[in-house]
Amino acid sequence: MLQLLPPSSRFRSIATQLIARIVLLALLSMCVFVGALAWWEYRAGQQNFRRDMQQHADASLLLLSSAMWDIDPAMVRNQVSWLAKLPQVGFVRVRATTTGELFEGGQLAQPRPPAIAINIPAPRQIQTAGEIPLGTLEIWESRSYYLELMRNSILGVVLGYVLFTTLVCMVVAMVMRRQLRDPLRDIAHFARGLKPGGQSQTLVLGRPRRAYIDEIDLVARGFVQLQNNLQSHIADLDQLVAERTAQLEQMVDEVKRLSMTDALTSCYNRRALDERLQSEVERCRRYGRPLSVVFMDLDHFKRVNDEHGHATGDVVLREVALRCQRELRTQVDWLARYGGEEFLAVLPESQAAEASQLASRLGRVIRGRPIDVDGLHLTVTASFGVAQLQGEESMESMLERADAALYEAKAAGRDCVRVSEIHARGHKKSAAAMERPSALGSQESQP
Ligand SMILES: Nc1nc2c(ncn2[C@@H]2O[C@H](COP(=O)(O)OP(=O)(O)OP(=O)(O)O)[C@@H](O)[C@H]2O)c(=O)[nH]1
Repeated sequence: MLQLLPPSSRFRSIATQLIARIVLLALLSMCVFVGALAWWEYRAGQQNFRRDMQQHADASLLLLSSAMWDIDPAMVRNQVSWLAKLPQVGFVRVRATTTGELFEGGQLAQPRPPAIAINIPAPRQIQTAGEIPLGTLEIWESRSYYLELMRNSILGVVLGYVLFTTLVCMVVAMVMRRQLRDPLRDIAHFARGLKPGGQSQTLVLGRPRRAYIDEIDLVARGFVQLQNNLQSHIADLDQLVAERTAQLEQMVDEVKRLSMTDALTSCYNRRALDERLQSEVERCRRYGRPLSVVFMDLDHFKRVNDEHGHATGDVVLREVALRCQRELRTQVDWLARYGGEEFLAVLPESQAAEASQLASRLGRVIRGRPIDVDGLHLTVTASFGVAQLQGEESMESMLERADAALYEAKAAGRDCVRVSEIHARGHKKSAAAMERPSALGSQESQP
């Protein structure tokens, strides 16, 4: 994994680092080169000096030989002085063998052996074998002269080096800036902008057109590829999130539906009833609209279970709920299973009379057609208690009255409808009988 330095780290461009290394390398190589050059120059200077001095000495020997043979010290001194004035010569000494007299010219900084020491023979026409020389000629080189020569040569080399290094560094800096620094900055800027929702930016490298590609182009291509991958990945993610969200919403709806629905009959369950009815009551009270409820309870349902089994009873409950739901106004009325074989129909915008008519209709659809359960044809009936919400009456009070009306319907022989009525004072209830089919031997509705 890429180890990132802390943001507080000092920035140092690659060009600067490269130039620093070039300068260091140039200095090192210059030191080595200058050292070698100095040594070579010194050696060459020495050789040149010996060769030149040998020539000068050879040329001077004739004169010195004559002057010393003629015992002409002035001429010897002249010759010594001439030799000492040569720029390469530091010091010249002529020693007469017989007299021991010294003729010197120039300046000798420190005592050291002469670079050249030659015997001065007698003039050629007088020379005899085995004759001792008239004197010696000693010449010392001028070290300052050679040092200056060396210094000038080294200075030239150093200046050339510095100039060359400076040029190289300038070229490197220019190339690095145009080819590396600026494009890398563009790429870094582009990479910083690669965020969700902001990947539409285009990577433009501010560098001249070329007929070839280099590392920067490869990196740029990599980032563009990364951008494309990010875009498609984010698009996939968006799609996935949308799908998952839709699935989740479906599941939430399903869970909500299941939590509010009775598993057997698909009617609202008791919990949903409590929540929904309370808000229906508040809404109707707020807008002064009527609201009625119908309690429905199957008659002698225990017998169905006892005689045909619980599973058959379940089928009967399901069928009864289905028939009732078909009779209700879609999106307005709704049915809840209150418990066991007891249901509650909630009828917004309905007066007690309309609710009573609906209850009668429900009674008819329940009893009117036998319920087919595995070849069995079961005829069932139900009793109904109707109540309409009154003024400031609470939901519980209304339900109590509907339940009491149902109780009255049961007491009246079942398979009939009773409506709870409120007197002007209090919630004292009485029930009005609405319907009782003769087919089952029950009474007709009574006031
Ligand atoms: N199959 C089935 N039976 C149920 C269910 N819930 C309640 N019951 C039965 O419904 C019957 C209700 O009996 P009772 O309360 O005595 O009422 P009933 O027999 O209908 O008599 P009345 O209401 O007085 O006419 C009981 O036998 C319960 O077991 C259910 O979900 N499925």
